[in-house]
Amino acid sequence: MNAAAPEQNEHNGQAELPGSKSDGSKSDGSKSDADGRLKGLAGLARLKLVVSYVLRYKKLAAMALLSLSIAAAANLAVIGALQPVIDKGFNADDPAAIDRSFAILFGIVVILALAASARAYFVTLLGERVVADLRRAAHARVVSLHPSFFEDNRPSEIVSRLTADAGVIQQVVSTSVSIALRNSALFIGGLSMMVIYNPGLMAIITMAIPLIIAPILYLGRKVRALSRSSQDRIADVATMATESLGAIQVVQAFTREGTEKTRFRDAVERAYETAQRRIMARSVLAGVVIFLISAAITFILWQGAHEVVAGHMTGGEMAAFVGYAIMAAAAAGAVVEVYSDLQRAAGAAGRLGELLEARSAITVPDNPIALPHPLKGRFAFENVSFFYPSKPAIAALQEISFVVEPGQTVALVGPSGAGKSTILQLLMRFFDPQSGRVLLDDVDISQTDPVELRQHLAIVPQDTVIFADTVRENIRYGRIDADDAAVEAAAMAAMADGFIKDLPGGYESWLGERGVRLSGGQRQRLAIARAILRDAPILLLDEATSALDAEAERTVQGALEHLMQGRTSLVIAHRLSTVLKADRILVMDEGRLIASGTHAELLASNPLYARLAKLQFDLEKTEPPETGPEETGARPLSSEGQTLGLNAG
Ligand SMILES: Nc1ncnc2c1ncn2[C@@H]1O[C@H](COP(=O)(O)OP(=O)(O)OP(=O)(O)O)[C@@H](O)[C@H]1O
Repeated sequence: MNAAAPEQNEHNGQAELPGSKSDGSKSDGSKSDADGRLKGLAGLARLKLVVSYVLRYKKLAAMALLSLSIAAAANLAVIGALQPVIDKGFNADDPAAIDRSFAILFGIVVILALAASARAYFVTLLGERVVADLRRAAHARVVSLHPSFFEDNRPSEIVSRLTADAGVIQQVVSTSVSIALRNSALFIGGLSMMVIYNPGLMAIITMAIPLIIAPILYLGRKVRALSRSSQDRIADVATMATESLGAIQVVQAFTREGTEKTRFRDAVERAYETAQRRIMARSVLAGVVIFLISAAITFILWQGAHEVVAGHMTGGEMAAFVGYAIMAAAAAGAVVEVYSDLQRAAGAAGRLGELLEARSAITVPDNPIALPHPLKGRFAFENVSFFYPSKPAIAALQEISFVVEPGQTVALVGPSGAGKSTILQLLMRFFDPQSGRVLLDDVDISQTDPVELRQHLAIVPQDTVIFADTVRENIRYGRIDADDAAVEAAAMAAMADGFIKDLPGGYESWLGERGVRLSGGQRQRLAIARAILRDAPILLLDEATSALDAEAERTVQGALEHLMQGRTSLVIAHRLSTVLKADRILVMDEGRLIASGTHAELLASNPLYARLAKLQFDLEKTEPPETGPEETGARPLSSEGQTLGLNAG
């Protein structure tokens, strides 16, 4: 099934998300752009999304804000409390004054510590809560989106939005927002205190501020741009490694280790060179910042010394003034620093927001028609024509009409690309046809709720997906409320019980990543067990093209026959045994249904089918069966290099 393997889809190569590249990149504006490709918008306004989630937790946000304000006020008060300590604290005539001053200072420090600790707790918790909600909401949206969305948008990119982007938001809500608020308060508070202590000196400093800020802002922007491109280069390295390591067998089979090493080395070196430029800019920035700030403080001290000598200020006032100046400068720096974080978070929120806003092309109608209960299991295609959204010029199906009566088994045959998998995709309502109708028990499925529709369908795909879980849970995927006995009964009916019991942990053996590896035939039988457990009236089957050995072939075939009993089945047939047993065979070619009938009828009447079958018979003549006609019948119609469909196509 082509559609089930988006990474092999030619369209996929151009389906890169603009948001996954550097901020400045744009989409290529191709047709599918309009169809549902995510755009990666940025802009601080996108933080609205985060704010709306924060506001869901008003109490937590209020506590965070309160503790933050108290901590900032305590911070300012510490410096204020130092002034009397300096001016009066060192007076030998009044030792009690020393104690009073230090008691006040101590009290403020205790408040500061408590408030800072409460701030860290509430703000971090709020960040975690908001991100957990955002992740859940985005994931809930994504799992119900139409399949072609995942062709336009690579799953890895979606995962990165759910993890990395959500992580950025979490960090920003937990840290940067708190830093921004705290430092804004400290900046405004610090400047206000400086005005109170010495308005004249403050006026001179105000005039000098642009001279300090301008070069820092200019250099800061440069560093940020370089940081971004440095991150992009690192992302390139990661993508390259994932790609080549993920296909390590192909790399080694084609002896391309050398090429991969060179490609990787070049990518790593490009990342290093960008990092080198970033480090240089950052170092220069650090030097400039240290120089400008120290020069400004020295200037204030110099002016302040004159003020003290002239009797306009006490020594303690000058110390407090300088303290507030340092605090305001540091606060301004921190705000500038986190501003870029906020921009980053806005970008991340924009990307996550797009997932939240994505709408499925397969919609539930306002008044969905309920399917009859129990379902008879009759389905029909009525003049169905269909174009994949990514290939709007080529019809994948053209005016297809056929009916499958309840309990019938119908086989679909035809060359590769004829449209067989597409028929199954439309029946599952992964796409809606542009014209014509697909009917289930006389109900147009586009008027039904897709979730209800799919509950009546069981699919055995060509490639069985195994989840990282136990054998038992992998089978239970077919029906989540099935009890253990039902799972084992399904495995037995699928002739999987024997090999499962032979596994080291039996039904509890771990499959998937780092788990037990299963053979192709074993995986198929698990898929069949899943479908048996689902117990749906309609069965969709995509036979595996890979040749199984005679033994596996026989067991899989036996399991399938058990599964098909009493159900309406539509089978993409690759085996002669299937077409021989089918009530009817539909022959497809280039999106059209060109013939329909039994094996014998089609042999006599349809040249394409006769050619497909003749290839198989020729094969049988050159490779006589070892164990009798039953096994011959079970040999795949299309196997590697001798695929009927491929040859005929
Ligand atoms: N997701 C998709 N997006 C765009 N085009 C697709 C998609 N899936 C299939 N097609 C195209 O639709 C046509 C029919 O494909 P389909 O997979 O239905 O053929 P098939 O008969 O099942 O072939 P095979 O036996 O090789 O699986 C082909 O031209 C194919 O390239």
